[in-house]
Amino acid sequence: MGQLFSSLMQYLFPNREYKIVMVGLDNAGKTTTLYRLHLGEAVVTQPTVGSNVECVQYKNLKFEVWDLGGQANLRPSWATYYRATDAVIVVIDSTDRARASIAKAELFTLLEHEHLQEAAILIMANKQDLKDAMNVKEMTDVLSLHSLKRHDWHIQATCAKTGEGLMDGMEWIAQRVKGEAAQAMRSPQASPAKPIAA
Ligand SMILES: Nc1nc2c(ncn2[C@@H]2O[C@H](COP(=O)(O)OP(=O)(O)OP(=O)(O)O)[C@@H](O)[C@H]2O)c(=O)[nH]1
Ligand SMILES: [Mg+2]
Repeated sequence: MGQLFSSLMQYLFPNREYKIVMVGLDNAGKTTTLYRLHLGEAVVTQPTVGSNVECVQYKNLKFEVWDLGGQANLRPSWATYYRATDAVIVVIDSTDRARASIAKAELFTLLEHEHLQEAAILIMANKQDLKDAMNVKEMTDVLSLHSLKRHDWHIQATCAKTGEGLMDGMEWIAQRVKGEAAQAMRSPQASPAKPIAA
């Protein structure tokens, strides 16, 4: 049934590209995640100044993925990328206990943004390969994720270096955007009643 539906969506909207914006503090692993998704391999990264954007194909869905620089002076510019965003990926270094409260504050700030009210929020608890990494339960508590009521959110353990967990994260986003498209098809605005002929 899922496959049938996604084939139908692909038939009806063959060129629909979904927009993902990836944010998080500097050194969290966003660029590593982007190129692991785009190229399927780990790349050597430099701190991002500005942004990177790449196309990512997941199953039969196309995503335009924006990776935004996470240094403190760049964070105020994240909001300029938010318009028409279908999903946000918040990448967090799970070993960075010292800055968990800053990561949380940035997350709660973006959740308030008017252009992200319908966006699905995927939190990537990255660097799970490191032995002092907080697990998903600890990260959920530290970030107070259970207090998020207005957004559809999910937390995924990942290791961008090896790619572990990334496909599970993309699967969650794919399910969300497909659900949104189905909703749009059912809503009256998506299929206005035909005017009655005079
Ligand atoms: N051990 C480990 N290291 C990782 C992982 N993901 C990224 N890194 C490393 O973390 C460092 C920062 O990664 P980037 O992808 O450049 O981080 P970023 O979030 O893009 O940082 P900014 O561009 O400054 O915002 C690099 O040395 C990566 O190799 C991971 O899952 N495990
Ligand atoms: Mg980067």
